[in-house]
Amino acid sequence: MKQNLIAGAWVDGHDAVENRNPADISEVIGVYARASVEQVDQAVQAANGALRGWASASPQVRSDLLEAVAQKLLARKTEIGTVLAREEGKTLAEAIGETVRAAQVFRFFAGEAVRVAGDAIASLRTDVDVDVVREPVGVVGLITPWNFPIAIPAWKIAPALAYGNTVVFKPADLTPASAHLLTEILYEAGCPAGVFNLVMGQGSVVGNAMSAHSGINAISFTGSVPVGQNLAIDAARSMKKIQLEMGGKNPMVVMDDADLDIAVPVVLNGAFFSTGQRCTASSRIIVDAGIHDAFVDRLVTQAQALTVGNPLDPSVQIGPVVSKKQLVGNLEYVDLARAEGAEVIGGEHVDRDTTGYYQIPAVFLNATNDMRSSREEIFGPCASIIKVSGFDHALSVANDTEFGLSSGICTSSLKYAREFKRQSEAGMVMVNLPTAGVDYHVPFGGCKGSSHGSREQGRYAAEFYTTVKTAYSFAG
Ligand SMILES: NC(=O)C1=CN([C@@H]2O[C@H](COP(=O)(O)OP(=O)(O)OC[C@H]3O[C@@H](n4cnc5c(N)ncnc54)[C@H](OP(=O)(O)O)[C@@H]3O)[C@@H](O)[C@H]2O)C=CC1
Ligand SMILES: O=C(O)CCC(=O)C(=O)O
Repeated sequence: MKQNLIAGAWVDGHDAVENRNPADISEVIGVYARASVEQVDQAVQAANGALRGWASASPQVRSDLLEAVAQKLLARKTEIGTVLAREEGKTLAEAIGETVRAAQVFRFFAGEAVRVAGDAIASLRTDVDVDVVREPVGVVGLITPWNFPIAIPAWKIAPALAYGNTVVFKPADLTPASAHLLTEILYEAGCPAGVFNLVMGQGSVVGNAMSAHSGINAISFTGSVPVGQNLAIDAARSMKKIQLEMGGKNPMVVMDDADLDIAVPVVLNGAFFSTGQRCTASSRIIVDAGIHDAFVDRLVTQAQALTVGNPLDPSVQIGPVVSKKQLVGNLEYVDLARAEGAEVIGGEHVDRDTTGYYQIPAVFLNATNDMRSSREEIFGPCASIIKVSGFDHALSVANDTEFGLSSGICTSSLKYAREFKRQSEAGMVMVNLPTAGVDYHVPFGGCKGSSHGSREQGRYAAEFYTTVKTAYSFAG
């Protein structure tokens, strides 16, 4: 059984879970310990005990650790990517790419660790100096989802450690293997005892205990809106710093003047790659009337040609849905879209050589933006096609959502592109590019109901993982 890491020691849990391959549900990838509430408390105490030493360690020590993790991830990218593909279901190419991305994140923050800067600001009083410095927030709790089981942990763990915080990390119960491999690498790279603690298990037990714990100073979470909202309420009660990355119902506008050779692949990628299980997925395709029929013809043909199957097969483009629960939810949305009046192409559950949670990509034609299937996040390979007339109509439909994570436009007009970048109510805006698949060194996050708190990734991550101290000294 794979164990948790608490205070530098590998320990069993109070329970364990079988990690199964969604492409072949008879295959058990491994058995993973689930931590108890008491073990969460032990992890928090260990993180508190290690905080002073890590916060005051040389930035070079922190940088070296993160660089060593990056190197080990790169050296093992195929092995780790294969495990990731087996536990989550994304294709091997995507899974290896995600592992490389995790390594790049660690390398980026290895650099940032030695670049922590402050300000020396002139005081209003002569003979007084004012220094503004950034310090660690303290013990940070990291709660992550199953859809990017190594990249999302990486982009929370790396900045947390770079800026001198200590960590209690809870990965998704569905995908503990990638998180465990990352923990093994941190351990082998010499991360000091207590600086990084892994507590695997269910959100209702482990996540909840972290949320309620007074020894945790900040929580960074990626996942669903209801869980994020509850974490924010708990954080307000216990005065924790909080960062939430949640859902999306991301629009991709296709204007009359779009190049279909660009627009169709952009939509296929954004809507269906990673089986649509990305918070940045394009789930509302808003198409200008003049190009609508030509676009739909090509999109449907190419969506139907996507190869759905075992993610370890190099010819496969779309792997299975992550779990039975997620598949059942997706199929309910397919039925709902049909009942709401959309013409549904694809969307059915299919069998392959193995028994897995395979679903054919679904296109909901003649959808309207007021349908529930166009308003609620599905988190599967499903895209609604909404016909509009002109740019202003497209923009208003794109913004008519409670979410605001990412958005996109396909157009050959500089005017439309510029106006969309300015007026789109989203944290990330793409022109002639998929709404999903972002760079690792620039800010990531949204507005409206998608995100809460400061941005993740790139140098902007310092906002969450540090706190500011203003120091005055009389030099007279
Ligand atoms: N924005 C994004 O990137 C993601 C969005 N989602 C959305 O959420 C939907 C449901 O997915 P799901 O995985 O269930 O998302 P959740 O929000 O339930 O899970 C995200 C993480 O939060 C944990 N968690 C669950 N309950 C609590 C709690 N009470 N306190 C603290 N932590 C908790 C989960 O643990 P556990 O391991 O037990 O689930 C997991 O580690 C998806 O269909 C999708 O719409 C999902 C994943 C990523
Ligand atoms: O689109 C991406 O590159 C990242 C998506 C993501 O972080 C998510 O789905 O949770």
